[in-house]
Amino acid sequence: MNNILEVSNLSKEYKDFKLKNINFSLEKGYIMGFIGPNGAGKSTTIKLMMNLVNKDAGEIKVFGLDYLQDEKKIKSRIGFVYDESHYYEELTVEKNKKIIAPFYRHWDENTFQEYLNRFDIDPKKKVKQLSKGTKMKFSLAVALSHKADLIIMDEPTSGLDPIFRREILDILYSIIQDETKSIFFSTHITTDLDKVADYITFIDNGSIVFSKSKDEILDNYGLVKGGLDLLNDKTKDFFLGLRKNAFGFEGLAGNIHEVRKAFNNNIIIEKPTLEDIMVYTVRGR
Ligand SMILES: Nc1ncnc2c1ncn2[C@@H]1O[C@H](COP(=O)(O)OP(=O)(O)OP(=O)(O)O)[C@@H](O)[C@H]1O
Repeated sequence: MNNILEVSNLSKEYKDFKLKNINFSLEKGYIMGFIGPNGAGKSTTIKLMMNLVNKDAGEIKVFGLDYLQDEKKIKSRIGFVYDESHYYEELTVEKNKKIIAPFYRHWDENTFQEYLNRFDIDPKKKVKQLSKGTKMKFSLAVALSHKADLIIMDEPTSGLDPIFRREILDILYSIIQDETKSIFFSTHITTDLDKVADYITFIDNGSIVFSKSKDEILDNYGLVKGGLDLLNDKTKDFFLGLRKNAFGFEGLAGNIHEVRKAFNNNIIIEKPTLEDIMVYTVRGR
């Protein structure tokens, strides 16, 4: 078994929100993107995965270990990067590092210095002087310098300009090339995932819509266009979301092979983007 992360039947209830029966797993050497609209439950799931909040039910296994017995072991092998800077803003990068490094048993100073160089981070600058993108790179440099096998990130690209975003995505892609590390990250920017993700987990309203390989999703989902006369109670069931106008309909289908058979050649099927899939599914609900 090569699963680095296994989440099974995970549930958590807040006063006005319920995370319901979450299931997904991630293999070693891959990138999983975690998408969903605002308030879908992404950060809550990530906090549960980091054992920062208590679950109500279910199981989370990281590296095959359970937080109950092995919290320290697990956390020493995770590089956690989240949106807000959690460093001492008034101190330099170097001073921050001196404070942080002793917390990690496997801190590798050479690797850290290499990443500072590679990411073009000046160790003498105060954290507050770094741009948002450079702060993100500093977080990544820290995460990558204690031999973490799993990098978990909550919206690492939010608020970054396209150049920085692309740079961060290129870095993520290069990290998994030796097939020993895995990356799990949440994002609103679905085009980020078109570029780097191997697997996509889509959460909506506290439930998983799907957790699949990107190729499988793009092979099975389709944006279907056709005339209104083709729509009836039976054919409507093919669609997860449907939009009609004066000329016809456009709908998202999760099994285009069946749709193709049912409509013969009277429709046009286009490849949807992940954004299409997310928008149609959420609106369909
Ligand atoms: N500590 C808490 N107490 C009560 N409700 C909470 C708590 N934390 C989160 N919630 C609620 O849980 C829901 C899911 O929030 P969460 O932050 O997980 O969503 P998200 O998918 O990360 O959203 P976004 O994309 O906007 O960051 C929200 O309705 C939020 O108000």
